[in-house]
Amino acid sequence: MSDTAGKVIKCKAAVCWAAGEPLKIEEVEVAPPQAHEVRIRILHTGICHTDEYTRSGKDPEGVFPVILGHEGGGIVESVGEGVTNVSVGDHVIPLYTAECRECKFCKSGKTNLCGSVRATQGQGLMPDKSVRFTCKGQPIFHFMGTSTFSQYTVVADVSVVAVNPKAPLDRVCLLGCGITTAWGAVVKQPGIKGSSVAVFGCGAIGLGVIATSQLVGASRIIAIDTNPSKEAWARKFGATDFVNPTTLPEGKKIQEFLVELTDGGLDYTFDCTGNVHVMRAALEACHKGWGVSTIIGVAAAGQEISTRPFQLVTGRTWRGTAFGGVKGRTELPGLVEDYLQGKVKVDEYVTHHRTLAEINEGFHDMHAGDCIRCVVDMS
Ligand SMILES: NC(=O)C1=CN([C@@H]2O[C@H](COP(=O)(O)OP(=O)(O)OC[C@H]3O[C@@H](n4cnc5c(N)ncnc54)[C@H](OP(=O)(O)O)[C@@H]3O)[C@@H](O)[C@H]2O)C=CC1
Ligand SMILES: N[C@@H](CCC(=O)N[C@@H](CSC=O)C(=O)NCC(=O)O)C(=O)O
Ligand SMILES: [Zn+2]
Ligand SMILES: [Zn+2]
Repeated sequence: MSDTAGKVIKCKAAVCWAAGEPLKIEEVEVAPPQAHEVRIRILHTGICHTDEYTRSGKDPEGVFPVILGHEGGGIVESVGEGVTNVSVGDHVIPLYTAECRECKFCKSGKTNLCGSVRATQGQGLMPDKSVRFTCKGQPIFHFMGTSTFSQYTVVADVSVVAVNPKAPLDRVCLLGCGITTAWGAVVKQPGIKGSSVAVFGCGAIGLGVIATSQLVGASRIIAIDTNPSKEAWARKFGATDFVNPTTLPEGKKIQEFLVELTDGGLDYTFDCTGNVHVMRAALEACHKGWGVSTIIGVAAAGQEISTRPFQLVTGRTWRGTAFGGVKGRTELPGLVEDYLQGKVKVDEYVTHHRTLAEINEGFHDMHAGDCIRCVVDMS
C-alpha cells in the first residue's frame, strides 16, 4: 500500500482550459480512486494527433477544461474497492478502448469497441458521472478515459492493462495508441500476405501500417505522402514504392495514377491522414471486385466521406478501425512481449523528447513535419 493511498494527490498536469488554447501547466488535485477505479502515476506519454484534434476544437465530443493525453505509461499508485486486474506497483498502459469482457460488444467476438464506459468517457466523466480532477476549485474533465497529461490520473479498471515491467515505459507508452492501432489494422485484416497495399499518410500510423504489412508478407507496399521527407521514413519502414501526389501531372488524380501503376488497383489501402478527400482516393485506388480500403484517420466534426456508390457496387469494400480492433487487456501484454523480442518496432518512432513543462512545444513538433512521435517525460 502506498502512503498516498486514499488521499488527494496534488501534482502537475497540462490543462486545456478552452478549445484552441495552448495547454497550461497547473497544480491539480487528483482524488483517490473509487470502486473499480485505478490511480496511476504517469511517467511518460506520447502526443497523438487526436490530442491536437480535440485541443483545436474540431472534436464534436470535446469538453473543456480538460486534461488530454491517451498514449501513456505509468505505475499503479492505488486501487479502489473491487479492483482485481491490476495491483499497486504494476507497470501499466491506460486504454482508451476499454475491455470489460461482459458487455454485448465484448461478448460478440466481432469488435473491440467495449460499451461499458464509452458513454461517460465521451462526456469527460468517470463511469459514476463525476470527475477526479480539480484545479483552482474547478472540476476538470477527463479525456478518452485516460488523461495521461497529468502526473497522476484515475481510470476505470476496465481501461488499464499491466505489462511486463522490463519494458521501458518511455517507449511502450506509444503502444497505448498509434503503433497498436496500425498493427491491429493490418494483422486483423485477413489476406494481406502476398497482396498489394497502399498507405496514404506516413506519420506514425501510416509507418506502422507499412511496417506491419511488411511483417505479414505484403508483396508490394506503396506509400503516399505530400511531404517529400517522408519517403526515406516510408522506405526505412518497408515501403517498396513512394508517391508524392503533389508531383503528379496537373489534373492527374492519385487514385488514377495508382490504378494504372498496379494494373487495376490495390488489394488493400489505408487512410492514415484524417482527410476525407484522401479517404475517397484510397477507396477508389482499390481493385475492382475485391479491394478493401480501411479508414484509420480521424476527420473533424462536420466532415463527411463520399464516393460514387458504383465504387462499392463493383466490389470495393470501405471499412474503418478504432485502436486497430485490438482488445487492450487481452492483447497488449503480448504486443509488449513482441516488442521486447524485437518482433515489433517501437523505438524507431521516437523522434522527439519533451518535459511536461515543454508539452506545448511537443504539439508544435507534431506540426513541423519531421516528428513521428514526441514522448513527454512527466516526472
Ligand atoms: N482510428 C484510430 O484508432 C486512430 C486514428 N488516429 C488518427 O490517424 C491519423 C494519422 O495520425 P498520425 O500518423 O499520427 O498523423 P501525422 O500527421 O503524423 O501523419 C499524417 C501524414 O499524412 C500526410 N498528409 C497530409 N495530407 C496528405 C495528403 N493529402 N495525401 C497524402 N499524405 C498526406 C502528412 O503530411 P504533413 O506532415 O506534411 O501534413 C503526414 O505525413 C490522424 O487523423 C489521427 O487522429 C490516430 C490514432 C488512432
Ligand atoms: N471523439 C471523436 C472520436 C474520434 C475517434 O474516432 N477516436 C478513435 C481513436 S483516435 C485515437 O487517437 C476511436 O477509437 N474511436 C472509437 C471511439 O469509441 O471513440 C469524434 O467524435 O469524432
Ligand atoms: Zn491516439
Ligand atoms: Zn465491454
